[in-house]
Amino acid sequence: MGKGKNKDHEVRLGRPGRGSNGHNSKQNHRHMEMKHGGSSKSNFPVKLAMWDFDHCDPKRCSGKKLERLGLIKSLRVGQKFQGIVVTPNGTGVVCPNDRSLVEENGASVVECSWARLEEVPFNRIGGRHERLLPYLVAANQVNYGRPWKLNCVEALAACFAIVGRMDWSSELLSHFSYGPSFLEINAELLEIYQQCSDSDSVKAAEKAWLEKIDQEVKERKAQSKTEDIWMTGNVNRMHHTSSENDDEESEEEEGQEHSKVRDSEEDDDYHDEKQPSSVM
Ligand SMILES: C[S@@+](CC[C@H](N)C(=O)[O-])C[C@H]1O[C@@H](n2cnc3c(N)ncnc32)[C@H](O)[C@@H]1O
Repeated sequence: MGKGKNKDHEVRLGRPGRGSNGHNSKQNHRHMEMKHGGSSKSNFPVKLAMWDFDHCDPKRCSGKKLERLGLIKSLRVGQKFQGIVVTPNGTGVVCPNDRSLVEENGASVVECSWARLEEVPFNRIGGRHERLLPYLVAANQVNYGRPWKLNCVEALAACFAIVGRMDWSSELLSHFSYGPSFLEINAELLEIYQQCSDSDSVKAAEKAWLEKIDQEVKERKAQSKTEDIWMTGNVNRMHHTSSENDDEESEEEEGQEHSKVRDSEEDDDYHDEKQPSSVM
């Protein structure tokens, strides 16, 4: 996964006194007060935070929606977070052993565009507990079906699920139409990760899962080749059959015989064209 450590952008984004959304800290403070009715109290049982780089369309942005709901707090560039930081800049992966850290200090994410990670000043955000997420598949409309590229709410929910807080995971996702699908499509895998202990064991489980799905893809390809043969017949065998029949045909049928050969040649072309695409 790409890590953004572009110095030019660090200078531009990391101006002292500016928030990650480009406002100065006073503006940020007022902004937060307005959004949360003057109170900094969150509506979620544990601390949730994000550095918001305003890369995304606010209507589609899950981080912004969490903020509007009063569930997550915005952090400034230069501010660090004490709990788990779910970030593309992580080294280890989230694991069940992170549970107490999450329960005591919460979780945070980096609200930015996947296409603009280079612009994020990762060395001025984050914290001591930066983590990647293991293989999971996105359910949101933007990256539906893509592994690893979760949006902010999915990333936080995945973190809670892996550490065994399914209650917090479901609660967070309940505000999003695709939320239940995220848990459904990843249910088996999340259960596997929940059985692990440390980061290495989650990595090992992830590796085993990837090998398993790789194997399944190979088997499906082999099976579809076999099915093609059942559907279209064995092309080599067809040649053979046609010449066997030729032998049996009477001389009077010679004229027709030529047209049959042409037909069978045309059939071959048809099979040659069809086979590679049906193997896909
Ligand atoms: C790149 S942003 C995209 C946010 C999106 N615009 C939205 O509406 O939520 C998603 C964030 O979720 C976290 N995240 C998602 N998938 C991750 C993964 N596989 N490993 C680590 N962090 C991940 C990171 O904090 C990442 O910056």
